[in-house]
Order: sequence, then C-alpha cells, then structure tokens
Amino acid sequence: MYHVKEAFYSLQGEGARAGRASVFCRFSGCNLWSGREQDRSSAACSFCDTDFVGTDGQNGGRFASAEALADHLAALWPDTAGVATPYVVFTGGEPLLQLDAALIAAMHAHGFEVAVETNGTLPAPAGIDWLCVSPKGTTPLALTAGDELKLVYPQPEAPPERFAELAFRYHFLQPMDTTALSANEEHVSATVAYCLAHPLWRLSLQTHKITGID
Ligand SMILES: C[S@@+](CC[C@H](N)C(=O)[O-])C[C@H]1O[C@@H](n2cnc3c(N)ncnc32)[C@H](O)[C@@H]1O
Ligand SMILES: Nc1nc2[nH]cc(C(=O)O)c2c(=O)[nH]1
Ligand code: SF4
Ligand SMILES: [Mg+2]
Repeated sequence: MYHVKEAFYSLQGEGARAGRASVFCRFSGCNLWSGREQDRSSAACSFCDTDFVGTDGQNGGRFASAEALADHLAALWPDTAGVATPYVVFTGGEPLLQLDAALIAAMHAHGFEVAVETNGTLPAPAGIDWLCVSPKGTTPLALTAGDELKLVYPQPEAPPERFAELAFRYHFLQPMDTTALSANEEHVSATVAYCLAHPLWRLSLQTHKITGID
C-alpha cells in the first residue's frame, strides 16, 4: 500500500530542472522527522517546510498497487500528444521509504521520466532518471552519487565542503526558508556569498514560492 499526502501538477521550483512542468507525488511520512511540531526541535531534520502527515491533501490517498497510483498520477499530466516528455517528481516526506521498482516501471509504462527528491539516507531502487539528494545535518548518506546534490544552506552541521567531492552533475545551495523574513534575507545573502567564493556551487531559489504556485 502506498500512502500519498498529495499529488499535483506544477512547475519544478528548484534545482537544475527548475521551470519544468511536473506531476508531484508527495508521499506521507519521513524517517528524519515525525511531522509533529512538538518533535521538530529534536528531529534529525528540523527546518522542513512541508506538511507530509496523513493522506488528506489534494489528490492524496492510499493506493493498493503501483498501477493504481501510476494511473492516478498520469491523469494529472495534460494531453501533450507527444510534444513534451511527461515528468513525475516523487517527493515527500521521504519518498525512498515507499518508492519501489514496480512504481517506477509503471510510470515508465505511462511514458514518464521519473525524478526523486530525497534526503539521501536510504538506498534507491533502480530505474530513477533524475536523482536529487539533499543531505540533512549529521545524518549519514547512503546515496553519494546522482544528478544533483541540493544542500539547504546554512546548516552548521552540514557544511558544503563535506559534499564537494561527491559524484553529482550539479551542486546547488538552496537558502533555508523560515518563518522569519530577516533570517531568510540573511540566508539568501550567505548563500550568494558562498557560491561567489566557491564556483562549484550554484544558487537554487525556490521559484514556486516566489511565483506563488504549488
Ligand atoms: C520537503 S523535502 C522532501 C524530500 C526529501 N525528504 C528531502 O529532504 O530531500 C523537498 C526539498 O525541500 C528542501 N527543503 C525542505 N525544507 C526547506 C527549507 N526550510 N528551506 C529550503 N529548502 C527546504 C529539502 O532539502 C528538499 O530538497
Ligand atoms: N513547485 C514545486 N517544486 C518543488 N521542488 C521540490 C519540491 C518538494 O517539495 O520536494 C517542490 C514543491 O513542493 N513544489
Ligand atoms: S528529510 Fe525532507 S521531508 Fe523529512 S523532514 Fe527533512 S526536509 Fe522534510
Ligand atoms: Mg516543497
């Protein structure tokens, strides 16, 4: 059984594929935080910007088979009649708690390219077309290669230097978003300064938040 918080059609907001039309599948649950506010400060990941608890979001629910979930997600893609490759982003919560080879195969059967946003602590099934790893604090990485490494910055316990040598096509820093405007401005300035001083790293802004889309 797959547990999905929500699913929606939007533009990828972050990283190397920002701007690309995408179906998002947000799985419920995470191995680094319960999702409860009272647990946030003691969690291995304490800055999460996402509600991934339950299955009550738009197009969310429980799906008994890979085919049932793949049909549900494919129906969110517009009828592009072959002019654009359909694209699905599995995120969460932590998608690698639930994503398996059967679901990837079912999305491929619908003609989709499959992308994943993961915290990198769990092994990944084969067949993922675009792997984005976003390390969190001191948590050990099970995934040390992929397409993009997208580090939320600043994290005192996860400095970029620790990830610079890993085998990713792109290294991004994404300013940490908080509920405090002044902190956000400082995070953007610090991220810009780091990228200027260390050109391996590129700036990733969360463009969906800037544009006000999902
Ligand atoms: C909500 S996470 C879900 C996927 C996976 N659990 C992970 O952490 O990569 C999706 C993306 O949002 C990023 N993110 C989460 N909270 C953020 C925040 N407060 N500011 C900036 N990016 C954030 C994560 O690092 C990750 O790249
Ligand atoms: N538009 C948009 N782009 C995104 N890229 C990664 C997201 C995520 O929450 O994983 C996300 C999201 O929630 N919305
Ligand atoms: S690992 Fe990802 S989903 Fe889990 S709490 Fe951190 S940012 Fe949120
Ligand atoms: Mg998000």
